Amino acid sequence: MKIILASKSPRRIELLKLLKIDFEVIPSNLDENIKERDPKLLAEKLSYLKAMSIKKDGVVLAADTVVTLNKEIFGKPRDYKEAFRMLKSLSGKWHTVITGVTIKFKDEVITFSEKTNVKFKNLSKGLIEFYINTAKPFDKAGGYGIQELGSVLVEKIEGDYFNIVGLPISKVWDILWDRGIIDASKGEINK
Ligand SMILES: Cc1cn([C@H]2C[C@H](O)[C@@H](COP(=O)(O)OP(=O)(O)OP(=O)(O)O)O2)c(=O)[nH]c1=O
Repeated sequence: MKIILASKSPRRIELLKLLKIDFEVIPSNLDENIKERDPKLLAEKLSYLKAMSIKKDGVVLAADTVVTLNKEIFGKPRDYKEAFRMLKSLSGKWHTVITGVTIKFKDEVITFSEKTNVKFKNLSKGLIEFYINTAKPFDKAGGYGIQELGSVLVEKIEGDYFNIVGLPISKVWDILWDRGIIDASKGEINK
C-alpha cells in the first residue's frame, strides 16, 4: 500500500526518508486556525484534519507540532517581535514540544501524540537577536529549530529528539510495521 506524507515540511520529508520506505508527498494546505486551547488536543486535531484532507488512496501520514509552556501554545512566530517574545519566555526554562500524528488506513484511523521536554539555556538578548536574524525561524513552532542553529539554545532534552523536529519516527515505524505496511522481506538475507 502506498504511503502518502501529507506535509510540506522539509524536515518531515527528511525524517520519513530515514525509515528507508517509499512514499509520496502531498501537502495538505489546511488552514491551521482552529479553536482549541489544549495543546495536545490541538496538535492531534490538526494532524487529523491534515490527514483527512487527502482524498487519494493510500496510507496517509500527517503531523502537527506545537510548543507549549505553562499551557500557553507557541505556534510559528508571525514576525521578529513574536519570535523574540517566544524565545525570551522559553529562556532558562523547561518547555514541552508536542507532535500530534494521524495515520489513516483504508479502514482504520490512528491518532496519537508524543511529548518531549526541552530545557533552554539562559539566553541573552544578544544571542536571541543573533539567532532570529541568522536562522529566521518563522516556519518553526516556538521560533526555533533544534536541528540547526537552534541547537545552541538547548541545554538538555528528555524524550524523543525526532519528535521535536516534527515526527516521532520510532512510534510511526511501530504502527506501520505492526500492520504489515513495511516490506519486511527486505531484511531477508541475500535479497
Ligand atoms: C520545535 C521545532 C519545530 N520545528 C518545525 C516542525 C514543523 O515543520 C514546524 C511546525 O509547524 P507544523 O504546522 O507542525 O508543520 P508545517 O506547517 O511546517 O508542515 P505541514 O503542516 O505541511 O506538515 O516546526 C522544527 O523544525 N524544529 C524544532 O526544533
